[in-house]
Amino acid sequence: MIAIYPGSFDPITLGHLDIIERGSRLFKQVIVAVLRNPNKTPLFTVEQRLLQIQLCTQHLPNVSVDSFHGLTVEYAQMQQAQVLLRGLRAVSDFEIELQMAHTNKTLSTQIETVFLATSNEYSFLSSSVVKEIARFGGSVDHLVPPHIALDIYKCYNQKSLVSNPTTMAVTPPDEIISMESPKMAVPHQPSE
Ligand SMILES: Nc1ncnc2c1ncn2[C@@H]1O[C@H](COP(=O)(O)OP(=O)(O)OP(=O)(O)O)[C@@H](O)[C@H]1O
Ligand SMILES: CC(C)(COP(=O)(O)O)[C@@H](O)C(=O)NCCC(=O)NCCS
Ligand SMILES: [Mg+2]
Repeated sequence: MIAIYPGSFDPITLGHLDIIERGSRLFKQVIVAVLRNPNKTPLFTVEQRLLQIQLCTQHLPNVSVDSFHGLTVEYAQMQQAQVLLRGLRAVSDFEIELQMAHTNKTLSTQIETVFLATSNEYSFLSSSVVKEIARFGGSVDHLVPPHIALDIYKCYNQKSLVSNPTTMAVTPPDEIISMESPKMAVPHQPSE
């Protein structure tokens, strides 16, 4: 079976990666699909996010990365996928996800939504939380893969906090588009 894992992934976190890895063991193919959403102002462009996700998932041969616009079920049909893969962290997710699953069912009875429960250690983790921590100068090294952390720090004009400074960022610094004023970034104070 082919599964689509749709979302914003702005940016991808270890929580997303956990769902992708577990999904890749359940399905023949998993397509991580980034929505092109003109109504949102993301931190990273769709192209940057595609590259970021590609680098994080290159160890998974049955995972591919793509972008789409319009209805998710139409994209799924185009890819001949039968499943929409989604993650559940909390009751708050459940309400929205159930509504989405029901809506999608009215659009296509052929496509099933499959939920994977978050792994315990990632139950608090979201892209928004990562951005909030980084915006105020905190470390996100434990929340995202190293090259994503570098991209995020560059966006917020912070010095790299990654323990291995030779790690390459996905996107060259001058191509990173920061949606925040660099003046707003608080320099990170490394703890003793
Ligand atoms: N830590 C996590 N554990 C399990 N599933 C997750 C986790 N983070 C996100 N997901 C799931 O991944 C899918 C895509 O989510 P999305 O791109 O909105 O990420 P997010 O972390 O919720 O970002 P945002 O804070 O911008 O909403 C959703 O099904 C969401 O529930
Ligand atoms: C992209 C997403 C899966 C939500 O992603 P998100 O969890 O990153 O907010 C959802 O907004 C979506 O499917 N959008 C495409 C439009 C669509 O198909 N709407 C009907 C289902 S609610
Ligand atoms: Mg979300």
